[in-house]
Amino acid sequence: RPPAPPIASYFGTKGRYEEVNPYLIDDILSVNKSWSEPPSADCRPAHLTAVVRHGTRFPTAKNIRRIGRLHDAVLRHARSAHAWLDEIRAGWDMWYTEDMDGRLVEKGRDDHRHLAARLATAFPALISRENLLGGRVAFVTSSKHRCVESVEAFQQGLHGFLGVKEISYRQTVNDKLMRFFDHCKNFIEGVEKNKTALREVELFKSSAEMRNVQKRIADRLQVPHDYITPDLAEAAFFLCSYEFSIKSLNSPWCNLVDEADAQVLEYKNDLKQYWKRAYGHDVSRKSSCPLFHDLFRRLDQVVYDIRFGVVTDAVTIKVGHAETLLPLLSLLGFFRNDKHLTAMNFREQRQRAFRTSQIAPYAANLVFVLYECDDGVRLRFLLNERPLAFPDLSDPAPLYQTVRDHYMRLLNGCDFQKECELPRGRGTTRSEL
Ligand SMILES: O=P(O)(O)O[C@H]1[C@H](OP(=O)(O)O)[C@@H](OP(=O)(O)O)[C@H](O)[C@@H](O)[C@H]1OP(=O)(O)O
Repeated sequence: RPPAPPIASYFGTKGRYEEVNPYLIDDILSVNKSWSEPPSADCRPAHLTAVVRHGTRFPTAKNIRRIGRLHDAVLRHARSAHAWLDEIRAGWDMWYTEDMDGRLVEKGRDDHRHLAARLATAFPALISRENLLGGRVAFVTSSKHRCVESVEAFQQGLHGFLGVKEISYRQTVNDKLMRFFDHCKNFIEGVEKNKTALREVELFKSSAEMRNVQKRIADRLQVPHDYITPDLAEAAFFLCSYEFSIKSLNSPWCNLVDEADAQVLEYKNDLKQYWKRAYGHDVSRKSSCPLFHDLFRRLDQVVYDIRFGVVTDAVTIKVGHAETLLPLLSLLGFFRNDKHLTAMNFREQRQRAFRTSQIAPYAANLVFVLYECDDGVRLRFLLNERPLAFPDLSDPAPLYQTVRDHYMRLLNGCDFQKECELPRGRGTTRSEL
């Protein structure tokens, strides 16, 4: 196995899941059992809901075009005599075509097959043959092919691991739930189509840090500095990430970006995610209200069922996008910084909590597990298979009622119509931290 590029831990939402849990590099099916143990000996798992990002995918058409432009520029103008540049010139073909546009790749199918097997190992009482055959495992997905195909792969993983043949699942495509951002008019108008909403990203593109990255890449290639625009610098970084995540290659393109450059480019991506999908604008988080309410409705129902001794819904797997997970995580208050991420505070934000390389790689997953315990029903949360305490709640598996109390304002509000239907009167507001 070739070594990972030294910058692999900075790829943000284009990162490999194994970078977040490096023990998987040696054994992709390994599970840390202590992370999935019940809160105490008297607790029994009753329900699991997972919200999962699709697996590794091809670049989007926009980024394939940029990669093509970078490749052309290098072939035409690069003068330096590095061996890796000869490798690019002589041995690298532009193999990405626009029709690949964000589609799931084979590694992405494996991401979900393996995740399914690991979750079944971690929660054997819930993700079991019996529950599968009894129709107590359900799936919900975004309509995008990369998500639908991830669900298929997840099911294959379950079938292989549990020794089950074809099953007809309760399975629905639900974009109102998994692509809520497409249905939130205030988000579309106020953030997606609003050029000023991502102003910090634009400002950072012309910052001294980004100019230095461009200059260093140009110097490595020996091309005039103005040939390497911010988009082309980012294309080099993404190309290294895609060659690695799709083909497991430490590609010659990775020589264009060193660790210091990667930290700047990682920050640029975090700025995008922060201002588009997280704390930058209130509406980005609030657009996930339908998913938030759906999650708690289901958990409420299970708690009710536990009281009457019949839990019919053991497992729900919901598959969506980074754009699905990040707003929900932010609505729940995870990874909130004291200060906004801005174009000016790259240095100050070096230790930031909001780091998408750790939070939202391909196949990132939020897992909520309900336990029936002697003192009541408890809820545990895991991000990317690691337990994570709810913000401001120190107990790693608090009573479900405590979690409900904590989110009471959202449970009583978080009204999609109010947050998302035009006109809002105030336009999009930066969130107040
Ligand atoms: O930078 P690209 O074109 O890859 O952006 C994608 C999104 O990828 P991300 O920014 O999260 O790395 C993609 O999210 P995904 O979870 O489905 O991979 C999103 O669906 C897609 O619309 C692209 O967004 P953009 O509007 O073109 O920036």
